[in-house]
Amino acid sequence: MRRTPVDLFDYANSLNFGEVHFKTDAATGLQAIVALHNLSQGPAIGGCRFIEYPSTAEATRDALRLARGMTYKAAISGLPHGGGKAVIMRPANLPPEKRKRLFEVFGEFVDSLGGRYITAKDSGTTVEDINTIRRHTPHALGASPEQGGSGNPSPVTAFGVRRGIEAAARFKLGRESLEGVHIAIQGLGAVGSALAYDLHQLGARLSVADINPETVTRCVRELDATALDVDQIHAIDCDIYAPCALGGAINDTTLPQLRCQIVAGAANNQLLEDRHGLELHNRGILYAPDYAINAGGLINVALEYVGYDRERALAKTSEIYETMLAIFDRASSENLPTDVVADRIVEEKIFGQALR
Ligand SMILES: NC(=O)c1ccc[n+]([C@@H]2O[C@H](COP(=O)([O-])OP(=O)(O)OC[C@H]3O[C@@H](n4cnc5c(N)ncnc54)[C@H](O)[C@@H]3O)[C@@H](O)[C@H]2O)c1
Repeated sequence: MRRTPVDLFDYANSLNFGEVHFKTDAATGLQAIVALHNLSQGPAIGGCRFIEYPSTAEATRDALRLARGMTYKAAISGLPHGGGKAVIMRPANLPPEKRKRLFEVFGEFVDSLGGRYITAKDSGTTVEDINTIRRHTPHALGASPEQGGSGNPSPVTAFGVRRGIEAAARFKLGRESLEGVHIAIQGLGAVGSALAYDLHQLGARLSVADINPETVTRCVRELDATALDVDQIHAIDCDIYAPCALGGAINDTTLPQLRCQIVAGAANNQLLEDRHGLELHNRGILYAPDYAINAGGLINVALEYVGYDRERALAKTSEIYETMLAIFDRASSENLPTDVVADRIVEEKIFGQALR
């Protein structure tokens, strides 16, 4: 595992930053960090995270790491945007009436950056918060449809994951359709359940697992899916394993137990460490790089910036199929892990050279 620099500037430099903006407002308790990783492709888009942090340093590190990820996701998707992220350190016991004022001040902060950063929803923020921010800056996306926003991105993310799965099935299994292909879905939340319904329509055979038994029961009943234990789903003998729950699904414990030919799902940060991509490659398991296959939500929100149109959002998201095939083809011809190839495609575009 690469050592993470302790000093924040050293850490930022190790990620090839960029700029970082801080805002503090004692009256509302707002303590916000906006990290802008790279603006060479256009203004940075990235969600606003609103959770409690043990320290400002931890919050800043999170913003830096997440902003870099957004640069890669936007670039691999061919969007005219850079990567950024906002982190607001959530005050303990914030009363609801103060929350609104806090997001108003945050909206003013975003506006002061003059459109270099475009904010959106992330962990801890709600559509209502985005509506509040939008009253203070035009540089906020993902408001409710009544406010002219694109609304819930999860169905579009699920559609993109389906397109990535179709590309992987074609490349690895030589299948032009998913009819009869056995797919194991881990996590039936907003994305995983939409994906399950979509894949069922396409004739796939499903095995599913979730810590919430209700969603599992519904999939078993409505999609004829097979229910599995949450600690067994990754080890089932199947064609495609689709992690759609938490990060780190591919790790030292799960890797030797995998009996799939493809790993392709919605979850962010599926590889616990970079080296796990190489291990998948060495085992002959095709990996669909997470930030490329799950970019539908970002594509959806990015199109809102130029005037939202659902059909255009779906058409652009559908291109994940071609993006994925390009990654697989190059990985195969250069005998490299697919996650390394995805990073190289982005880095060659942004920095003029591969960084790893
Ligand atoms: N929502 C989006 O548009 C979007 C976009 C890009 C990436 N993602 C990523 O996709 C993943 C799923 O997102 P979501 O919006 O569906 O989240 P969600 O919270 O709606 O769903 C997650 C599901 O996983 C289940 N789960 C949690 N731990 C589990 C375990 N150990 N085993 C099996 N199931 C477990 C939860 O019960 C829940 O049903 C996350 O990693 C998220 O970061 C989501």
